[in-house]
Amino acid sequence: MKVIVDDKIPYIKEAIEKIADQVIFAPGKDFTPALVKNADALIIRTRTHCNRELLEGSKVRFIATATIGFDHIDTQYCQEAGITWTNAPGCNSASVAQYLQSSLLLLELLKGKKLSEMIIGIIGAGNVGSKVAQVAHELGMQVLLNDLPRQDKEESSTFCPLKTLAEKCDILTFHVPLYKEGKYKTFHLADNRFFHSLKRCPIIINTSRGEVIDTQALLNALETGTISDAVIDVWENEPEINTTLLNKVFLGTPHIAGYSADGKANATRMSLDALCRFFHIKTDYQITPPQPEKPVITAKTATEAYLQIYDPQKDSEALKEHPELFEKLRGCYPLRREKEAYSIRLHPLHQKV
Ligand SMILES: NC(=O)c1ccc[n+]([C@@H]2O[C@H](COP(=O)([O-])OP(=O)(O)OC[C@H]3O[C@@H](n4cnc5c(N)ncnc54)[C@H](O)[C@@H]3O)[C@@H](O)[C@H]2O)c1
Ligand SMILES: O=C(O)[C@H](O)[C@H](O)COP(=O)(O)O
Repeated sequence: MKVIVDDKIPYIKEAIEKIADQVIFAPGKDFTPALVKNADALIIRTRTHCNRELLEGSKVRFIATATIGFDHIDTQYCQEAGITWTNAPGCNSASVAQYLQSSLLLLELLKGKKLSEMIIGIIGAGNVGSKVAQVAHELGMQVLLNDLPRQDKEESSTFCPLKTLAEKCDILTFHVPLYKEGKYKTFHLADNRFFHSLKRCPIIINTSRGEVIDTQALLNALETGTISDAVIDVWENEPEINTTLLNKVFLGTPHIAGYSADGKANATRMSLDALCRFFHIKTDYQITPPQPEKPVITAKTATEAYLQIYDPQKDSEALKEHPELFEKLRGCYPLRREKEAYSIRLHPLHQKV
């Protein structure tokens, strides 16, 4: 079996070389029809667009994307061509929740927001949205959820219309997939009309896909004071992002909310498991992220401890200083672990949390 693998997928080399007869590693954006022509399977990230142009006439029968998002796969073409694809649901949801938690704590610490008096609206209550709701509850916030597909399926009263969130919330955070069309279309879900429907001058957070928010509408809303601030991890037209927007947001990061080493290891493991299932291969492999350099965190408060574990300001400062290095900042991302990898001691009592 011949497999082409995105060379930015970590912790995969040893395992995939055990599983496949031939493995070629290449940058995700450099997958060409010639490169994939004789491959049986691809293991990709968001930077490889899997469509007719890339795949027609190839031997490819299986694609695993080591991500939850799959808007870079033309699923209709794959179905027509008999190509099976998988994504990695939930792989990085705890990582995005960590990004949200640290960003919310920074809003409290640096912008004087009283989180426990705020209402947060979560648009998209899937793997990430559900974990963000848990984080927000733990911070004492009131949570409103919007999830049209789940509302249709579950007929539950848990969900509110987007209009209600727009009217009632102090923070709105997007966790939907990018759907370019259809009943649940999310492309430019936040457009001028959406921003005009806001009532409480909220803070906007987007870690879903850049195209879920109309950049010009977001800029207008920031400039006219319709919203009070923004935390933006995903951008239209990455990596050529709108730098005027970047300079106006509280935190602007290079699509790294899901980049904890834990999340990446999960994605790698899930992609390999799916590949082995598809080709009926039985092999043992262990995919584990490296230990943190300093696994014991000593801090005065839990907030301080969590920000020692992950502070998104560093990612934001690096991007604001060098927006042209968007892809490089992602490609050379430092080791980031989730809180389970640490032992947290709060002094002076040295209590464990
Ligand atoms: N920035 C990052 O690093 C990063 C990391 C992980 C995920 N993401 C993005 O965030 C998205 C969500 O991730 P997830 O793991 O929670 O995915 P998920 O599939 O588990 O959840 C998505 C939820 O959105 C809901 N939804 C779909 N269309 C909707 C609509 N029109 N209105 C309201 N809700 C809608 C779905 O019903 C589902 O519950 C991914 O698709 C991906 O694009 C980004
Ligand atoms: O969809 C996802 O899982 C995330 O957006 C993920 O972090 C994307 O990572 P990439 O493939 O762009 O490295």
